Amino acid sequence: MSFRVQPAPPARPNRCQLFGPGSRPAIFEKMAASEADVINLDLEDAVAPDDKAQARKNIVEAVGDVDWGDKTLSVRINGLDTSYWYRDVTEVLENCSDRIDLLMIPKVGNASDVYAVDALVTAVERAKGRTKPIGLEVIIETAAGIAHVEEIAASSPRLQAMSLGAADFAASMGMQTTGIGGTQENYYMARHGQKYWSDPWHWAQTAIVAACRTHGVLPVDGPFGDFSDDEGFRAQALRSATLGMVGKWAIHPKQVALANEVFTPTEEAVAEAREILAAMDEAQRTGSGAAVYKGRLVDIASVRQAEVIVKQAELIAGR
Ligand SMILES: CC(C)(COP(=O)(O)OP(=O)(O)OC[C@H]1O[C@@H](n2cnc3c(N)ncnc32)[C@H](O)[C@@H]1OP(=O)(O)O)[C@@H](O)C(=O)NCCC(=O)NCCSC(=O)C[C@H](O)C(=O)O
Ligand SMILES: [Mg+2]
Repeated sequence: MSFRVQPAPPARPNRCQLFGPGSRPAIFEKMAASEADVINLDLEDAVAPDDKAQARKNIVEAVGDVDWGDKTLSVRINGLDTSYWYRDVTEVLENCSDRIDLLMIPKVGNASDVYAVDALVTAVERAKGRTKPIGLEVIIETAAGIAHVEEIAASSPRLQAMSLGAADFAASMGMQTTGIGGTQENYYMARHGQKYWSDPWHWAQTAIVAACRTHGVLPVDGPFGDFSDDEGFRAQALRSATLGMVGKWAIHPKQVALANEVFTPTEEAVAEAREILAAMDEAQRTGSGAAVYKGRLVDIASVRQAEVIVKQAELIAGR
């Protein structure tokens, strides 16, 4: 193991990030009343070009006026390849209250993209005397983004979370699909006349998880477009949770409960994790480095695994 200790990610729940367009203020109160841990008010792709200016105003007003409770409040700016992004940063941060927590940068391609936004945020904070530091989150949704995922994860002390954006990712990679996440009809292995579907998002997710875990950033699964397919959402979210992601986006309110359920460890899982910790406590007390729990080996690595689950449960309970 490296002598560098793996840094802990921000200690806040991030099971579900609920998105809504900044141009649709009628839903802001509903978003605030939801059970999502994170709210993402969008200035990017869910907002038409002619509505961008008004959406910024709506967001500035709502950040201060709506009661967001204890949620993490994030605003997605436009990409650095547009003419909108700098005004998204300056107009929002010069005018909105301290209730805002994060800015989300889409289509990040390398560490310099984050550096540019960090520099502008820092300048506005100083100019306006903002004392609460703004955090950043990024979306990996281009070929360049996934190719440079580790330098992006290491890019700024402001960086708190990194999501996979399946729609733009698929487009940038030239993938033959219009589906946003989930099972893809043509991605299967064939054997003895049977089809066995595989997961085309898996490799990008694992790259994101490894980069995030190396640098103390929260890895998050992005959107699942077919909001009438609860089973598909759940399966995708379960795979993401199993791989180490901490949460998933909701692009419709009905997906919030699904994400919260999957990314909250079950009572049985927490009870089992605590039993493993107790079994290993007892083993170590008697001078042994391993024990048998329900017929299987547990050792010091099992303690680290069990602690992941217990910590997740405690974080959510303390919310
Ligand atoms: C997808 C939607 C456009 C659907 O909206 P609507 O037609 O109003 O849905 P419903 O009639 O089923 O709504 C039922 C009730 O829920 C409220 N509602 C709708 N959406 C939200 C929301 N996001 N948060 C809270 N509440 C919401 C409705 O007002 C109804 O309320 P009531 O009448 O009182 O019962 C819409 O859901 C929507 O705009 N979703 C977000 C879209 C978005 O932000 N997209 C951007 C993120 S995904 C992306 O960008 C891709 C990514 O970058 C990538 O590349 O992968
Ligand atoms: Mg996108």
